[in-house]
Amino acid sequence: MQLEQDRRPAVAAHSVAAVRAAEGAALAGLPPGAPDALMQQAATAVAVTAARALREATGGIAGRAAVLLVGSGDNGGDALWAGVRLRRRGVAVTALLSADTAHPAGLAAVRVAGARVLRVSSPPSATDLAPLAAADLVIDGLVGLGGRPGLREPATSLVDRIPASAVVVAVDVPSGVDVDSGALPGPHVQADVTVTLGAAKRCLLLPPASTAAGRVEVFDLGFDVPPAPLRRLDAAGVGALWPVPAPGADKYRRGVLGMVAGSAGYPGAAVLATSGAVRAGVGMLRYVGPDDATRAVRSAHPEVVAGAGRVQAWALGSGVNPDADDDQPAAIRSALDSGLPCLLDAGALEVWAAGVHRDPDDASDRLLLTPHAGELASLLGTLGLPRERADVEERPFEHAHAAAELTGACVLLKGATTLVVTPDGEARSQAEAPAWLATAGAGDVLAGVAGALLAGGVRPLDAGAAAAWVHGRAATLASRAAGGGGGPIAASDVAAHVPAAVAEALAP
Ligand SMILES: NC(=O)C1=CN([C@@H]2O[C@H](COP(=O)(O)OP(=O)(O)OC[C@H]3O[C@@H](n4cnc5c(N)ncnc54)[C@H](OP(=O)(O)O)[C@@H]3O)[C@@H](O)[C@H]2O)[C@@H](O)CC1
Ligand SMILES: [K+]
Repeated sequence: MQLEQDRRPAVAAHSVAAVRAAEGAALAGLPPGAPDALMQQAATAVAVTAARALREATGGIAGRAAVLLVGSGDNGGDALWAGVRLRRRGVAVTALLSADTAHPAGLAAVRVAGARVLRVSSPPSATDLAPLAAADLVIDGLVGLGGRPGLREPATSLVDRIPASAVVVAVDVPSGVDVDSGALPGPHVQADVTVTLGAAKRCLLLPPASTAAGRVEVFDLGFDVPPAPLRRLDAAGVGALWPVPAPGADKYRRGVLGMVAGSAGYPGAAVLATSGAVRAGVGMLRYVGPDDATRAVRSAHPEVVAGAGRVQAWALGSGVNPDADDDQPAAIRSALDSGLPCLLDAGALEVWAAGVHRDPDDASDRLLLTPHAGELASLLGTLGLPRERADVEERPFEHAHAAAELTGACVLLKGATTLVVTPDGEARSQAEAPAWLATAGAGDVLAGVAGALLAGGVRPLDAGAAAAWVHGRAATLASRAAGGGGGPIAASDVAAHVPAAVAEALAP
């Protein structure tokens, strides 16, 4: 069951070790009994969210059937105490215990509250599984911070039998995910909502595990976690980064972008990439490409100046074929030699990786690479780390980070969730885009938007993340403009909605 996805909150995502340390420090300063108070707060948050989700999905709360999936640790304790609160609201609660032990106080309380409790055998019997078939709501308290990736029996069978019609609320994280890496090594819960406690965990921002979390609600437990290197920008965060022209600014001071894009085979990529840059508000755009592509660009955007000249940054490679008999690879090499900030997309990644132009010390703070998963796999192969596209898709953060470390550059890995990663592990995860954005030419528009930001003096990490946000938001606006709940979009529609997305980010 899918709940309506609204715009997710801005979050920083933390490692298990960081959350445990912060929790330990907070507990050390509290009087005896306070740990239980934290669990009570956590359970209240889970129960409130679950009741809301239940009402949204079924139109009511009392009389509905909830199943608690309960593991042996405190994650199961949270679920049991949430069950106590749901009983008070008239929900029929069944607790399925997946281990020999369960949080003792929570178990006693849920029994007193009138819940049915079943200890599930391994593998589960038909009787053990029967309550799941009738569940309107499932609360996943199998494992949280203490979970090893993947699940074992009987948890695996329980998760397998969650009905598609039930609304699923995960406590802290969807059970089965690798909490720190964001990998999905085996069976796992697919949640509609995840109520994460104290602070968000890395798996909630890192794909593919983030796709198992559904909507993420961060519940503050009042302890301080140090700033995390992994974050998701929201509208206000993008607005704070976006270069806004000062009164009296001229086009040169706002930033001139040079672009080497397109080829005889792909003139459209040049049009789309220039559209992205122009719509993102670049001061001026100089375009370098073959005659046909230049004509197409100038007819679409008369404001674009043809030919190289003085610029503040370069966007290179969209629609460039390194094997074509044209001057584009030479133009890319010359731009790289300038020492200016450069975005490297598509064909430019190949030109750069194959060339003598790679110097990790020179790359940091200057280069933004924008591969998709297949291109990242090829790039890693060129760098001596042979990988398949599927490897990158299984562990995208790890591979983007490996490429950043090997090259010294900032790597933006395009996907349904776009990751932007620096060599030192600072990272942004942006997931604003509707699935309709998976369309030809969308990456060219993104390159133009990010290039415009580099020309405006924004550092590669921020430029990549802000561009991904604006690109995803523009796609949403374009899709909504199609009518109803959102319709198909073309890449040119996305470019057309970039100014509205930027305006949203800049709105006070
Ligand atoms: N942070 C905070 O301030 C607060 C945290 N709170 C809550 O506490 C949670 C952490 O609780 P926790 O430390 O007890 O660990 P938890 O996640 O329940 O799992 C441990 C148990 O799972 C088992 N197990 C492990 N892997 C498994 C697998 N693959 N498949 C199957 N079983 C597996 C393992 O058993 P074992 O394998 O050792 O026999 C072990 O007994 C946290 O996520 C949050 O919900 C809140 O109450 C509020 C305050
Ligand atoms: K869980």
